[in-house]
Amino acid sequence: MTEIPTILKKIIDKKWQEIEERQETISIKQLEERFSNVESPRGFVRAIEKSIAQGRSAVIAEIKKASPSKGILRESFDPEQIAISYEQAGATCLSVLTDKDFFMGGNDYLREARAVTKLPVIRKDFIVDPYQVYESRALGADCILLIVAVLDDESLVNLNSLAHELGMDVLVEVHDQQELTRALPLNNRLIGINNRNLHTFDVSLDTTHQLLGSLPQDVIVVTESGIHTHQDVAAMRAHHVNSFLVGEAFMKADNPGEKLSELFSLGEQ
Ligand SMILES: O=P(O)(O)OC[C@@H](O)[C@@H](O)c1c[nH]c2ccccc12
Repeated sequence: MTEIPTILKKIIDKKWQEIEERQETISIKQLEERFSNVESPRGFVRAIEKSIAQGRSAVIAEIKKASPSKGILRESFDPEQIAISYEQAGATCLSVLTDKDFFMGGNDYLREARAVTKLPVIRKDFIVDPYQVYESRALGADCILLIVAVLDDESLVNLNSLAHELGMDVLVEVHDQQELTRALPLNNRLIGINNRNLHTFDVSLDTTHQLLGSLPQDVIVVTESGIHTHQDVAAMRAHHVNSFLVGEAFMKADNPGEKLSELFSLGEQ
C-alpha cells in the first residue's frame, strides 16, 4: 500500500472506520445467519464465459451515482430502473457501487438492482477485511472486487479464498505490471485491468494494451474504466479483449441502457 496521502489512502482509512462500526452492529455470525435468506450466487464468471463463447462482448454495466474524481454523475438515480434498462440492452453482469462516503453508493442499491434482474452482480467497494466478504455474501453479491493496490499479499490470498469458500467469484483488479505479478499466482479466471490510476485518477486505455502481453491465455481480461466510444470498444476487441466494465459513459447518458446498446449493439437476449 502507498505511503502517499492520496484520495485512495483517505478512502481506505475511512473504510477501516466503517468496518469497525458495522462490526459493532452486526457480527460475522449474524451475517452468516443471513446467508440462507439470500439466493445462492449467480455465477458471474460463468455468465461472462457464456457471452464470450457466443462471440459477444461481455459488458459489466455499472450503477454509480458519483465518483471522487467526477462528482455527481447522475442526478436522477434509480438503481432498479437502471438495472432493468441494462438487462434489456444485453448487459452480461451488473456492477454496483456500495461505498457511501466517496461514491454515494449503498448496500441497498445492490439488493434492489439484483432483485429486479437475473444478472449476476459484483459488489464494487474497497474490500480490505474478511468482515466485508461475509457482508457481501449476506447482501447477495455474486462477485467481489479485490484491488491489488490496497492489499498486501497475505490479505489478497486470504480474502480471495474466503470469497470462493462462500461461493462468490472474484474480480482481481490491477493497474501495472507489478500488481499483475502479484495477482497471477491466485490463478483466478478473471483479471481486471483498471485503466484509471487510483492514485492520480489519470485514465489511459494503453494500460490494458500494455499489460495484455503478460497475461496467460486462459485468463479472461476485463478492461475497466474510461470506455466511452465505439473506437475504444473496437480497439479492445481487436486485441481479443471482450469483457468491459463501464460506468461513467452510461451514467451520464439520459438513458443508460440505450447508451449501452449504442456502444455495444448487443440487443435483448
Ligand atoms: O466509470 P468508468 O470510467 O467507466 O469506470 C468504471 C469502473 O471501472 C470504475 O468505477 C472502477 C474501477 N475500479 C474501481 C475501484 C473502486 C471504485 C470504482 C472503480
